[in-house]
Amino acid sequence: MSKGIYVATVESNSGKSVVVLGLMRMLLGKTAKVGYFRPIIEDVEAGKRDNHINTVLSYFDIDLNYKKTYAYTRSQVLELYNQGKSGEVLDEIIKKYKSLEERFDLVLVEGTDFSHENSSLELDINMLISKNLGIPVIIVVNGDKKDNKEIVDNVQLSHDTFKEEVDVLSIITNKVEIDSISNLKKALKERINCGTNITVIPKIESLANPTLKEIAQALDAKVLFGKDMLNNQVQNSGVGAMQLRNYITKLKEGSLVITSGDRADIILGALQANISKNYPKISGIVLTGNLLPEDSILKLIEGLSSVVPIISVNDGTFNVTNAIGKVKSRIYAENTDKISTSISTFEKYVDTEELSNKLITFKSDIFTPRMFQYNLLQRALKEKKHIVLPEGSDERVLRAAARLIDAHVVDLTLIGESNKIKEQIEKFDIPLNTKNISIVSPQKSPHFEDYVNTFYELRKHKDVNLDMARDAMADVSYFATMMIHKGHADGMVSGAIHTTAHTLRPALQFIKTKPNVNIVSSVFFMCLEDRVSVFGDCAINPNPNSEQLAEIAISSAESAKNFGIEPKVAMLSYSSGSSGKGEDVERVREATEIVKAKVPNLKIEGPIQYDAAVDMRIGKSKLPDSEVAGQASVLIFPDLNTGNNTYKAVQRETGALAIGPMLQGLNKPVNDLSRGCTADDIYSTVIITAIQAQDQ
Ligand SMILES: CC(C)(COP(=O)(O)OP(=O)(O)OC[C@H]1O[C@@H](n2cnc3c(N)ncnc32)[C@H](O)[C@@H]1OP(=O)(O)O)[C@@H](O)C(=O)NCCC(=O)NCCS
Ligand SMILES: CC(=O)OP(=O)(O)O
Repeated sequence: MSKGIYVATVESNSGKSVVVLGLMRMLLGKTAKVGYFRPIIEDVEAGKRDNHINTVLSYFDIDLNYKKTYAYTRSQVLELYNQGKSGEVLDEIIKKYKSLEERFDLVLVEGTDFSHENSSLELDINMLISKNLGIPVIIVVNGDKKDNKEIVDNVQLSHDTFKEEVDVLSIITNKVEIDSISNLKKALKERINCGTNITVIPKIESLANPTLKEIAQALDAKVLFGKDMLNNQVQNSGVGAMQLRNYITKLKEGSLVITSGDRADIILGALQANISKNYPKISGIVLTGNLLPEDSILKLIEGLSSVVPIISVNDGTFNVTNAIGKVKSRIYAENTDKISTSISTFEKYVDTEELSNKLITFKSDIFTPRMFQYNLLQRALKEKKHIVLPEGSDERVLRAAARLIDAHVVDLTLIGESNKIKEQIEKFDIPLNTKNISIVSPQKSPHFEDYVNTFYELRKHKDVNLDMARDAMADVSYFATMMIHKGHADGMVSGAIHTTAHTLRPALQFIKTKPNVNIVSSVFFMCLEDRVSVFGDCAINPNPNSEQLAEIAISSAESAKNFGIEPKVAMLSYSSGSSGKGEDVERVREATEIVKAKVPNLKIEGPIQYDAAVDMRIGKSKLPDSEVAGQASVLIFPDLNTGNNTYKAVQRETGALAIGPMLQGLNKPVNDLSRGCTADDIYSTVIITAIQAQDQ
């Protein structure tokens, strides 16, 4: 079941609030703990609150602090986007949403209002957010003032656009003229064959009408009478310029009378008509031109037992009439009539049973790199681990260290000379306070002699003598690895300067493999644009035989699972099925059979080519019966030449973040980096290492 649901629209005034209010009622009927979140709100004046949030929180009495219900205002987002910080926007939105997800059984998320220009950016942002929250979307399409063809086109376009990126639970076409509903339903059925449930809600006049309060606010009016009746709905308006005897015949139910402030005849006549059983009830009176009735008239009105709201504005009648025509109807917390009409409308037209069933059975396959990184950080934060970084004076290592310390995610020891490290921090202006980290120089460490002796004891059967052990422990990789062995740190990350062989050899020599593991291998978590793929082995075993390849596949599938990725393993080769022949293909085929025999439940396909593994269309054409082809999440390369260069090609050509190589099979976590790594790669690899250390 999904923990959240996203209500999105593609244009302004779609009547999204009706859907939000109706959905909120529906969800509260299923579970008591429903949260509400708006990733981006409109800009609000200081001291004021977003109207949508206010309405939902107060009407449904949701126990939620206002500040927790949104992440950014519209201008904050635009500013951050202009500074190239769109990733940070997304991270903060995910963080805020996830904290609600933890507190509530379900979270209703309301997208932006599309009340400004640049709607294509807004559409992209809404899709990006819903995708990264991993929740299904309900799209609200505005049917107001559109003919059926236009509505069907809009539904089709909205569906196709969203479906590319996210799971669309339902499309609700709102504000449709009641007379055209049955034809519209027919046209939708004929044109749109998407399997997505499409609902049509008619235009409800009482929801479309603005209240006196909205009109008074839009005109910056002064309320003279009837302050407590400002929720009156304005169903139509007319200018009282003619003689009273003619004007009152024009009044209709809910009319707003617009007249000059000195037309006492119209004002009093309209008030009388309102209480006469022979005339309709009016909604209010607007006095224009900054003219107020004389005191005697005001006194007369004050003494009446029943009035309607009377508001006064500065502008002339013509401008005011135009401005009133443009006022949009909104739903306020105090306007409980509109709220209950919204809810009853939703319940009448939407099949809530079907919708909640869809929500209950919903399962998303989407796992974006941002979600992956968010989950990693949250896991690492659960228990702080101590990580050692042997390349302490490298600029990238120091930048990553600054971020890690700032996030309070790990404790760090940097290996190196204290002066040199401080010099580098100053030179590159890195926001890292050395008081918050440990700095250890191997030969000055009080543990140095103990480490030398321990290494000697561990490796003397390999002809290592004490001098050799002393030389080894002077090396940062050996020293840091010994810290792990001794339990003086929980994990190590290195390789930004040193080669893989240099980084790993100490671990292979004395951290050793776990019981039942024959070879240490590695995976990269490749953060592609819309998914995270696991690539193995791209770092350690140059020419694995079929047994070793099978072990790499099994370990990589376990690593994927441990980090929240459902393993669907592709054993890569230049052949898909029996399309190609050769010794190397046979080795991959054999490895696949070994895995199938050892882990029968694992989804695995091999031999298979990369295109058939990741592209659904090609996968279906090359291996139509495969449950992995087209959707592989774990890609096992046949040898290191292929694996190492493929990960580098993907990383360099797509800009993907490559986290790793993360080693699998060692007794304690030691992880490598590429010498071409960035500070971001180091940051994420340290977090992965901390999680591995927690799992020890
Ligand atoms: C991993 C690698 C460094 C180990 O090779 P090596 O240094 O020649 O290793 P050795 O043969 O000296 O073995 C050292 C120890 O490691 C162990 N070892 C080597 N490879 C291992 C593996 N994949 N898994 C488990 N243990 C391994 C050996 O059994 C040996 O143990 P011992 O000394 O207690 O008997 C080597 O395979 C290598 O260079 N791989 C390619 C790395 C690379 O360049 N990658 C590309 C960039 S990421
Ligand atoms: C992992 C890897 O390929 O490392 P490097 O680029 O340092 O050789």
